[in-house]
Amino acid sequence: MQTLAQTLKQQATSDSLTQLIFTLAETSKAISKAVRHGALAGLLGATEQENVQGETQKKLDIITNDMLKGALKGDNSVHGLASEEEDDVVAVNQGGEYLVCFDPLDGSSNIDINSLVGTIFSVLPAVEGELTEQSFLQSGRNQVAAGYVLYGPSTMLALTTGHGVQLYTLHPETDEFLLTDANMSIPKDTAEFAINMSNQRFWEAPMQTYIADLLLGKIGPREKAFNMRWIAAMVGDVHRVLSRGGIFTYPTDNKNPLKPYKLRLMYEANPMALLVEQAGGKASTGYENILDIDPQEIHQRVAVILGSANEVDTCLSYHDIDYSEEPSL
Ligand SMILES: O=P(O)(O)OC[C@H]1O[C@](O)(COP(=O)(O)O)[C@@H](O)[C@@H]1O
Ligand SMILES: [Mg+2]
Ligand SMILES: [Mg+2]
Repeated sequence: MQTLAQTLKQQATSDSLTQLIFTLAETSKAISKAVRHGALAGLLGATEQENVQGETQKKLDIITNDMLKGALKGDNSVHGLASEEEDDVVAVNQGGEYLVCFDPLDGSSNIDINSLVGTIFSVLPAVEGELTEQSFLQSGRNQVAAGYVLYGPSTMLALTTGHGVQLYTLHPETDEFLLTDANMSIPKDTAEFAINMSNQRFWEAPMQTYIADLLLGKIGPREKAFNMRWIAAMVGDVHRVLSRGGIFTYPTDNKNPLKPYKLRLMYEANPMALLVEQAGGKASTGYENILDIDPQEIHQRVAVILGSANEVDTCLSYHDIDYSEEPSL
């Protein structure tokens, strides 16, 4: 089986990007070990701290953030970094070619129940001049690499550098990432959806109607039975979509009018959107392709609908309908 180094070489990845990917991959091995120690190392549970987004930080959120920040600071290919767990962007090396945005631990609420968590990352080109938040505010189309590491029954790295999506599995004995899927491909059609149904009453009309039609199964307008899955870690839900298809959405809701979206653009939606597009799927907010969004701030949140191309198109068609008039039954 091919190693990560062999695959990157075959794709003619530049030395500096290869170095950065190795920094991320090596750190994820250390995170994988830390996560596995769990309660044995007293790593579970919450801290007294909140991040800039008002979320209580878990101990592992902070530990994994510090691990990635420390490793990236030691990599001279990195110009700056931005993280879910950092209030502001962090300057790294003056001459670095890349900016890295990351969610050090996605699915934090799963930590204490020993369920799926992961790390998500996005790599952008550095821009001239002093590093500011503005340097990072580039559309997702600019990403030169994106990926995630899933800390599940096995540790897996899904990566794109613009040559499709490659999936690597960490060998537990040799501690090496080996290529186990050279070209992940999302089937165009699906009968599986992922959404947090408990928010149903807070969704907008297009999502209400779309999901209601899925739930009607064979007797509804879709004339097809759909199954539902929700891992509560985007990294796990997107991995399932990349592995066997499906549609995943965290749509707009009015539960808290000040926070209509949940997922973060720069280190959740954008990297996952690039992976999904590279695997033949689609990613949208309902009204705009995620990769075309012009970011306004580093911790910006967006609505996300992604997965099997035909199913995403069907979902988007519900967003073209005018719901202001009562539907005729
Ligand atoms: O708690 P909910 O509504 O099920 O939300 C789950 C979503 O929140 C997230 O856990 C947010 O990520 P973090 O754990 O990094 O804050 C997503 O991974 C996941 O899709
Ligand atoms: Mg997350
Ligand atoms: Mg997180």
